Amino acid sequence: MSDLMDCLDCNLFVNILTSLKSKSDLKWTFKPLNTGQFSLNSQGKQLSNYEKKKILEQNLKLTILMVIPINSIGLDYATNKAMEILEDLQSIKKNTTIRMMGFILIKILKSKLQGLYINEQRLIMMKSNFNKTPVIFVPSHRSYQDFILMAFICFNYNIDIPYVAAAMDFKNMKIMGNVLKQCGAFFLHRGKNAQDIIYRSVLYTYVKHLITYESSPLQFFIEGTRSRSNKSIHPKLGILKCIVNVLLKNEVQDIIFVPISINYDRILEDKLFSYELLGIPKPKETTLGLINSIKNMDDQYGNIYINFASPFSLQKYIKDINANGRNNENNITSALAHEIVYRQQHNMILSYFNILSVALIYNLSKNMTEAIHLDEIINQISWISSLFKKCGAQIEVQDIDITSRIIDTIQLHKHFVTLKDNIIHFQKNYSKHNIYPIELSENLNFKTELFDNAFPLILNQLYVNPSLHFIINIAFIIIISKCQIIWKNDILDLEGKFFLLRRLFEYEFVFFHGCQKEDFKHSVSIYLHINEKEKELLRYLTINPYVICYRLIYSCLINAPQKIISEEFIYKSIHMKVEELHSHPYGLIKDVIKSALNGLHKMEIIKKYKKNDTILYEINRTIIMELVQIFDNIISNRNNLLKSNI
Ligand SMILES: CCCCCCCCCCCCCCCC(=O)SCCNC(=O)CCNC(=O)[C@H](O)C(C)(C)COP(=O)(O)OP(=O)(O)OC[C@H]1O[C@@H](n2cnc3c(N)ncnc32)[C@H](O)[C@@H]1OP(=O)(O)O
Ligand SMILES: O=C(CO)COP(=O)(O)O
Repeated sequence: MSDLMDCLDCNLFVNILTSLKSKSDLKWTFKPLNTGQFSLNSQGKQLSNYEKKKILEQNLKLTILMVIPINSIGLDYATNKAMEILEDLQSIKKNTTIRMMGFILIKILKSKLQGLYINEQRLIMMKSNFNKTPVIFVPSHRSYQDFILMAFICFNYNIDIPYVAAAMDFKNMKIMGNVLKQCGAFFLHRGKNAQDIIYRSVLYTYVKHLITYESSPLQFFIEGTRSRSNKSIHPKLGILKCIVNVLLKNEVQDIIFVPISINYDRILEDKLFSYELLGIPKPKETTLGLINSIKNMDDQYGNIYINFASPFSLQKYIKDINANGRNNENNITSALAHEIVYRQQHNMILSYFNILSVALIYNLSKNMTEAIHLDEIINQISWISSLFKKCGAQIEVQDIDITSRIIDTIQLHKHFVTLKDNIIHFQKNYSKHNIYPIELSENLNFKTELFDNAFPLILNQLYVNPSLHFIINIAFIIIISKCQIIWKNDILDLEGKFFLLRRLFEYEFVFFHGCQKEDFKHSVSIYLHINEKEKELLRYLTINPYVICYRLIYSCLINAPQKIISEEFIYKSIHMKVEELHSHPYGLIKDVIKSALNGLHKMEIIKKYKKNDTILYEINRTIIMELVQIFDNIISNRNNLLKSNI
């Protein structure tokens, strides 16, 4: 699927902080906001805020009239309810608030970041081409910083800061809720509250209004939440459906999508994400909490890489998909969503810290060592980087001294990697008080010692994970190439084995089915050009933790006492097994277990029910037993080395 990936020269990325560091923050904050081409909306009109408000209210009334069946609830009641929802939901941008936030932000970014790299030429070129076609920014979501940085960059390049679909959690924050609303946020319900027909009508009408009557770009996070694992999450389709509908109903001629990939040397929330992955709940969002976290920020967060992918036209996308005969609205939305995520994955610029994390895993798995000489690591980073590039990855700015970059990035992560006398140490043992607030330990479902050992590995895995999207298909070929796999009485050929693994891991790595045949061919061609050492590394990255954890999950399912078991029971039995076998701590993570179960459910190997508030699964033991045998075969096939404890 190389035509979906952009050819990029990482040296064309510009650190926008370099020029900002020599300029006055006040001047930057109060610069004229001349957003030029964005002043007209897609109707070619410039309307006052009052006129726009009236149009929006009028359109909402018309929508309600269409969706509320006569003789059901009263029309007046429905219209009033819709107006209330709109009042709650909509953004009311204010330039003074945007400037005030901009001033605070530039101070923080300049003091905490070394570099904010973007492909400036692409952005400038894109800006000059936006004209009157509505633009949708779709960034990956790995941190709260994502939306802050997007607003910052737009402000810096005189692009109207986007309207952003935000979760209700933010609206309920004192003061900050309003501040965000004035900086472009509009608030969404998720879950049960999002199902109401009146609410959905309001959301559709508002999204349509933003696309047709506002000149600012619209932005939403298709993953619907920050990815705690730093890998892509399966896309959420609600907002995208609204956008696709606007075009299908001919409300506009075209809509331009811009997938955006954001990667961090250090994620602001990395420790919190590791707690959450291990079962400690996310603290409630409050304004005080926000102020405290800004106060408690560490000194440095290194570099951030933001890659704007090539914009593409929705009109053309739908035309192409129709030509392939997949022309129903749901199919279009789902294919589009997966393609956007695919573009985000494959346009992610890897940092040298991602490569270092991979090297650390390699040393822990292969040599079972936590201490490595700096020269040795630099040597490994060099061949690992070449391997990743061969697999299509782009690695940060190239003409730099890699040794000093690695030393700098280690400084950012000294809570789990340190450098002393030229030896890099992976901190496998951590004292408890460094890891999590003591009062949270009561939320743990397993012994704290297990948590303490798991924590640094989970944290390191966060930085390995973005690189996996580049190599996972090739790694699948490596681990299955020499195994015989019999599935449902058929001996599978290489392609069949590859597709089977893709389906089982579909929720773990978010594959784009539209390109599975191309992915297979492309991966085989790369496989033929990599050497044994490289294959060995890719095997380590896949078997441990993923194949081993999935195998453990499957074996817990077949050993369950009944055919129908609750989700909670599954979590508990897997935790106990991880504890007993000292296996990889990824098995402790609910998200991993859920992904494995979702894969089985989609393949109709297990059934899922909801009884009261309990989720139940009905297990097909015979088929899962086959999977356990397949995975045993994969693990033991030239992979004996991998049965380590990590
Ligand atoms: C210099 C300047 C400095 C300034 C500096 C500050 C800048 C300050 C900016 C602040 C900015 C904050 C930004 C925060 C960032 C986040 O908060 S990200 C989180 C919130 N955003 C999102 O979630 C966006 C993407 N999510 C979606 O699209 C979701 O579908 C929705 C609409 C939220 C609903 O989610 P849900 O309730 O979890 O349900 P979901 O499983 O998605 O839907 C169930 C089914 O209903 C369908 N559905 C759901 N809703 C709809 C709908 N409305 N219509 C039709 N179908 C629907 C779905 O498609 C799905 O169908 P299937 O796929 O099963 O066929
Ligand atoms: O996506 C969000 C914030 O940006 C909503 O919060 P969570 O990531 O905690 O779900």
